[in-house]
Amino acid sequence: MTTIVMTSSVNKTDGAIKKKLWAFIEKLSQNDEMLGLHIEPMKNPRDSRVRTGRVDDNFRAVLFRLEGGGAERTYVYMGTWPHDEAIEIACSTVLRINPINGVAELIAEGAPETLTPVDVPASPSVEKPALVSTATPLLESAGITLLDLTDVLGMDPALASRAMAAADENELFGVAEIAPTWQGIALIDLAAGTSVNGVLAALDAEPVVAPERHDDAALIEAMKHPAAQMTFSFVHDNEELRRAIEDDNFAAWKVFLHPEQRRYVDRNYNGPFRLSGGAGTGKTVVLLHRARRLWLENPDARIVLTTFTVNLADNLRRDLRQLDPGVKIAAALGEPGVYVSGVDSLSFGALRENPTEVPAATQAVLGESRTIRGPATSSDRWSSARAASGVADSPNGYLSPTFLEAEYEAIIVPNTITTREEYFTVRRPGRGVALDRAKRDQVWKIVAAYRTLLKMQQSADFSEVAAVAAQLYDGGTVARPADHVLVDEGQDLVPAKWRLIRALTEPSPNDLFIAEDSHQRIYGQPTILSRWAIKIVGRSQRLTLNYRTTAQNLGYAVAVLEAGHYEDLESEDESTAGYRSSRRGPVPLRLGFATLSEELDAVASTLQRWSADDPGGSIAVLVRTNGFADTVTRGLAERDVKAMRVDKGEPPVGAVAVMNMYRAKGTEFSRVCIVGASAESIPNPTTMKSAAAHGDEADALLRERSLLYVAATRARDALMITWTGNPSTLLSE
Ligand SMILES: Nc1ncnc2c1ncn2[C@@H]1O[C@H](COP(=O)(O)OP(=O)(O)OP(=O)(O)O)[C@@H](O)[C@H]1O
Repeated sequence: MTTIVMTSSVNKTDGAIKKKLWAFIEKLSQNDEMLGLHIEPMKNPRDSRVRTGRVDDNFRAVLFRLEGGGAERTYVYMGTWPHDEAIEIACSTVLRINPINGVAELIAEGAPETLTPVDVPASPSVEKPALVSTATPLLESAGITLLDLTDVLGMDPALASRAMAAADENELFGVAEIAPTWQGIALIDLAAGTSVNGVLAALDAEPVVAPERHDDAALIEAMKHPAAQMTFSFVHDNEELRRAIEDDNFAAWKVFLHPEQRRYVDRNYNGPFRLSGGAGTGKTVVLLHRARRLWLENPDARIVLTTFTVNLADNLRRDLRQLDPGVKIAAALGEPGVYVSGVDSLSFGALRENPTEVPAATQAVLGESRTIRGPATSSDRWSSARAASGVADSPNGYLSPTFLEAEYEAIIVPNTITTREEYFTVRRPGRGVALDRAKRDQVWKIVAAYRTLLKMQQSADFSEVAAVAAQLYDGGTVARPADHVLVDEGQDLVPAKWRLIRALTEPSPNDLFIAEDSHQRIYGQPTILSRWAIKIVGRSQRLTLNYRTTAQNLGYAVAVLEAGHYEDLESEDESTAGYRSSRRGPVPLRLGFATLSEELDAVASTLQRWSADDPGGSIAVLVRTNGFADTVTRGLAERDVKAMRVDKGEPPVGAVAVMNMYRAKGTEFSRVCIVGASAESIPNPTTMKSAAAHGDEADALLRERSLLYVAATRARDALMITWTGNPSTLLSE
């Protein structure tokens, strides 16, 4: 048997070649001396370890053969190319240990000017940086020297010289794009203002082998360095190998993690851990890998992977299967394996599984025994409760349905307030409007009527169900169903759901791992985890390198947040400092029109062009409200655009998905058009009016900013924003 190492330089091959390639690699993994493989050395190669192998008459695989590191031989598979190209690549590429930092790397050797990309394809649109410039180049003006790049970080000297000559961020990005992976990432970090020491720390730059070693065993070790794992991945079994070769969805996120991402996948924590990070920084990717890692370490472990909605949970399940079909997806909560579920399904599941315990739990949480057959979803339930309570009708202020619902979710349910007296004395941190005893008395009358109403309907709202489920486990009669709980989109969970999350598992190492981005909180009120017995105490970190959104789109999206003041789940200021992107693209298009008809004409023609330019790409139109989504879907259909309104379920393949910005949470598309971003629509006037009536205006405005931020960060490549009349004041210039 031989060990195969995949590299991020592996190129895509078409269907027919893929089959032959798999046959080739499979044979190679069994015995590299098998007939027909034709593993051959090159004449005058830069690296004597290089070999080519025969995939078919026309195509050759480029490989590096390593002895040592155990009894087995190791092959590093670089990619497959037409014969002559493969020979050229094989002869010019070196697999080496970086002499400064001990990271294994693939370098295409040549004169400095001809340094070519090995594992990051150069973009044809990137202009070469000017080698001579009159202004002080970017890195120099940040106090960084050539020696910092070469002798401290270990960058290739030719690349470092070009980086030092880059006049601005744009030129430096151009250099980063042609650099081997870790060097490119280091340049992006430096461009974003990270210090040289900061870059070393981010790359986990401690050598794992002495950099001066050249032997094969050392190379094998150096490929396991965290920074090298952005380029090299050891394949563990045949099934993994087959997926890597044959799977069209084989994507970098499944294999080549950033050292910071890998750290959060692999490290053990003594209690709850919080991973924050901007949109597209790979929080979900870390969760998926971490769930897999925990399962591989202990297949009997009961792992819960949960998120805000059923749609998002479906995506997590799909992606976990793609990451590793071998991971056992548990069929029920409490079974070994990874149980993937939306939080609300977890709550209802807990009640369904333990029917005899529910009366006592509802008694403890709601002050009355209640049968719960389903969720209370009627949108006028708080108005009905007020009407039934006899409290004077007032649609605004602290008696408005919006205020009452928020008060109930934020204070009454999670604190298990069951009597008027308890409500008179409970602390209400973070609630905008102060309530004296008389006002609390009125609110409580409506709450009592609300509880009676839902009891009659044999239903409960989602907060109530979460609190009852938490009580089942906390009450001591039902065993906690999980060993590890991983949470995505944590910023949007209301307090009762945090109580449930906490209750699912006993406090223990690796009990809770929470991914969140407070800049993307588009529902509910801000909350603080420690209030719900989730003690992070120093166990929180941030991801800042964006893998989804181009630098241009990211800059635009982040500017929308700038005028807002955000706090994270530990009540600390949340900033966008250090946010940067590994990708570049066109500047977002912003277009205003005199009429909606003109706006839709322009949007339709852009969508048609996008579809023609990139038939395989996904496109979304994102709008502020459901009503407007219907209008736009009709308008686009009238203009011959195949557009589909998406609410529940998967976005369509081959049609433009039209969705409201809330539904866009957690999704991504090749191209996105935000339509109807006018001053009249964003911030949404109805939302703002109702918020203003009960002192929630500032937070409502933050959520409106966050909605735009979520929408603008869904685009991988192109982003367009249109409006009729005046643009939204929240949009950046
Ligand atoms: N190491 C990586 N290499 C390549 N692509 C990556 C890597 N990490 C993440 N990605 C890609 O970046 C995109 C964003 O990742 P992910 O959805 O995990 O980010 P997120 O932080 O959860 O985003 P959001 O908060 O917007 O939901 C995805 O397309 C993912 O495949």
